[in-house]
Amino acid sequence: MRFFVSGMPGVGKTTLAKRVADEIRREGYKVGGIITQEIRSGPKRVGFRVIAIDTGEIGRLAYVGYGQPRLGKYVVDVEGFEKVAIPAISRALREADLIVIDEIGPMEFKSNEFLKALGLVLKSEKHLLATVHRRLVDRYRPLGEYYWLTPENRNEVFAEILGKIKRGLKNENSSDKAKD
Ligand SMILES: Nc1ncnc2c1ncn2[C@@H]1O[C@H](COP(=O)(O)OP(=O)(O)OP(=O)(O)O)[C@@H](O)[C@H]1O
Repeated sequence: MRFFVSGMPGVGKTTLAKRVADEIRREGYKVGGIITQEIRSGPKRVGFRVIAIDTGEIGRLAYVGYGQPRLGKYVVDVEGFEKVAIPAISRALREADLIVIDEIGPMEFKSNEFLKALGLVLKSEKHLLATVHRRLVDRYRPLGEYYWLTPENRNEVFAEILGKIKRGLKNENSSDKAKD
């Protein structure tokens, strides 16, 4: 099962990804991958950090400043991002029942290692929940179930995705047991 969730900035993509990860973990399954959060200084957004879902390790993805590669006012810290994100995705590929990737976006695309890791995830049979930047939607929408998140539908979409993942994992477990 693969789910791709997109929507306007601030609509709740990260919140949905985190809530699904928490609920699936609470059911006793292993969840891995990455969550992206903004870094704030008071009311100002001054960058982004990446967090490994399994270990909680934090890396810097972007900051306001001078340097390359850049996207608008942000400099992408490719090394800081890769140090946390690539091992987190590799571990998830080995160990997790569900891989969460928040997000597939233009900043992450500055990392070739991320693109490679994402390619491996998409080649694998692992269940995936990914949030996708709205400009990259066309590329990922055909690869799974796609949702465009709005303030009106976000709780419903959360419940629907969570329900589908739970059922999928339970069915797998029971068919594994039947094989034993
Ligand atoms: N289902 C929800 N109910 C109430 N508030 C929500 C919900 N989802 C998100 N929010 C609030 O909206 C704000 C933005 O959420 P979030 O960071 O998840 O959005 P995002 O789409 O990931 O943003 P970005 O475009 O920066 O990645 C947060 O303050 C969050 O608490």
